[in-house]
Amino acid sequence: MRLLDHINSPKDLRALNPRQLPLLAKELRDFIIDIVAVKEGHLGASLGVVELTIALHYIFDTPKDKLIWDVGHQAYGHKILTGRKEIFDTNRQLGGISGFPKRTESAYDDFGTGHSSTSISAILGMALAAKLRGQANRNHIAVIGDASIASGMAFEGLNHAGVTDANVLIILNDNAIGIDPSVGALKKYLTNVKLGTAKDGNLFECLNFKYNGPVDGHDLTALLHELELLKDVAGPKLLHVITTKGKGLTKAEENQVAYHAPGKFDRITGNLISKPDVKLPPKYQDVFGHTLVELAISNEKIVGITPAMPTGSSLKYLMESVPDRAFDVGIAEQHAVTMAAGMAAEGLVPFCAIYSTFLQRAYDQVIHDVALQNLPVIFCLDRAGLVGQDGPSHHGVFDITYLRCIPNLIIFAPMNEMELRNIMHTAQLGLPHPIVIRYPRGRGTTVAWKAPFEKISIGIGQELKIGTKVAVLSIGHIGNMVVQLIEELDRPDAIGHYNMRFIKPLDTQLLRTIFQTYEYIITLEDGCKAGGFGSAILEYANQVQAKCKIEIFGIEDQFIPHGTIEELQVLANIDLKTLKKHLNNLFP
Ligand SMILES: Cc1ncc(C[n+]2csc(CCOP(=O)(O)OP(=O)(O)O)c2C)c(N)n1
Ligand SMILES: CC(=O)[C@@H](O)[C@H](O)COP(=O)(O)O
Ligand SMILES: [Mg+2]
Repeated sequence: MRLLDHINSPKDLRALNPRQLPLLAKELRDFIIDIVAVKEGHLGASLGVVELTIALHYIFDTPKDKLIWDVGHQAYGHKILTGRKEIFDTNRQLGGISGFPKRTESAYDDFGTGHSSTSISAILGMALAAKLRGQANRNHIAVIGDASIASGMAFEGLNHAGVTDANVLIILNDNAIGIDPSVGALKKYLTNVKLGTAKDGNLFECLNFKYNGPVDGHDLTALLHELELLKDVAGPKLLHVITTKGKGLTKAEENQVAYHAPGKFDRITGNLISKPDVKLPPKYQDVFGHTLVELAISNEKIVGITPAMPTGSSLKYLMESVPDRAFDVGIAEQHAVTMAAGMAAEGLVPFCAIYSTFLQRAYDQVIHDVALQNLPVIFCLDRAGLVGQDGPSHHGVFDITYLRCIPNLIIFAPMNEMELRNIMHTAQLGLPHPIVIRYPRGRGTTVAWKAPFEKISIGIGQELKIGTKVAVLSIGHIGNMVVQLIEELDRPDAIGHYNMRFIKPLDTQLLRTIFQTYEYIITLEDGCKAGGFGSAILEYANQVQAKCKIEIFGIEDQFIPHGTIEELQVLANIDLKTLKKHLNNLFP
């Protein structure tokens, strides 16, 4: 029997002899590899903190002591050691455990994460709360990566913590990589600290933290020693731990970007399991990435910006082809947006590629720095809509609502790859306003997508099919579901279909014609209903006193969990079957 089989909670772990911990680390690593190899998920980050996870739960009295995992994608070992070993194979699946720490899932998950760089503020909040309650004997630990600590929000937390006497321990897990290699001056500084070539004092000590390290994060004896020392030190402390992302699986150590979240792989060799060799349509992110290179070659004013997601957004293609006009700014969405605004003010044509969910962090910058000054930044919002297994922290379902209310913004959602290419082409020719182009995670519809560019008329929708009774108004890629379902309907002749393309400005002329032609209108979007695309249609219908009945299909006022995109569409009632049934019922 494995040691791991005896561990149902950190109490069992603390009963082990320290000499047994390296064997436990090996077993835990093998367990993570075995399950992620078939069930998929975030691999590299969790493999890198196996020893750190064991050491933290061994030394500290969790869950009485508080422990927060920044981002949370590295918390698989933590989940397994805190009572979720038997259900770890349900990780990220519908109805299963979350891929991130979640307060409702376990008493050991002290704070829900998913978006980065929140851990220092949250742990400081807990430590200050403990102080106010007079609870002096509790420890508060945040584990944060080298890419996440470079974010503005983490620095805000450090800046505050340094002038408190709050009992916080920040563990800087430095593996010199985020999803892609870490960037920036802080990365250079941390490298110098590791090499012993940093000059004049220690940055964290200057911020009033007691600094320990760097320590080898795979050396359990060293980790236990450092944590034991720091456990009884009052006030703000930072332990600098050096780890290797993907530790223990050679392929994952060698190719850390691909093994961040590798999909299925062979658990022994680490080889990725390749998909059957069928020609698939491209991913939207790749259409964006390759098209940007094409456009940038002929338009020297084009620049590309990503906050730490060059691979995920495919801005990496511009970084490879035109490196001096491509900027990875690190996990710094606010900075990315305002820097794009500065570039636009200077006459450049900035394409700012951000996941929909992460743009939430730069909301004021979109309003104050871009829209208020009407600067023609081109936002490419990837992962708009439901994203699948990453779940509620990552679904891009709010952007239509939070952007639609901002004056000056144009908002466009392509139904396919060609529309994405063409709107990028149109935007770089010069628009009088900033534009947001939102597209989903996953693939488009057409294998041969590299058609010559065509200009798109701003604010003009598209009639795809005329019907007699019901008009379905869709926005973006989800419109392809309508095309498919019309073919399967009992009365296809009754249904008209309109790809509205623009959420803002709306094609009001087309809408007036639709309101006059149809008695029933259904709107479909992969975002929240409140204030979304359907809401915009309804507002306009009220304005012109349209007589037709309007029904909105979108996401209700709830957080959608994790699961496959198809499963989640069913949960949200925006799937093909539900719509088909609804439309068929209109003509019994
Ligand atoms: C606000 C925000 N922006 C971007 C991301 C996407 N993201 C997830 S993990 C990650 C890299 C984190 O790197 P690091 O903090 O060094 O942790 P490691 O993966 O090395 O453990 C990024 C950019 C995110 N989760 N949150
Ligand atoms: C943890 C995190 O935030 C990222 O790793 C995220 O899971 C990336 O999502 P994609 O797989 O859609 O790029
Ligand atoms: Mg890192």
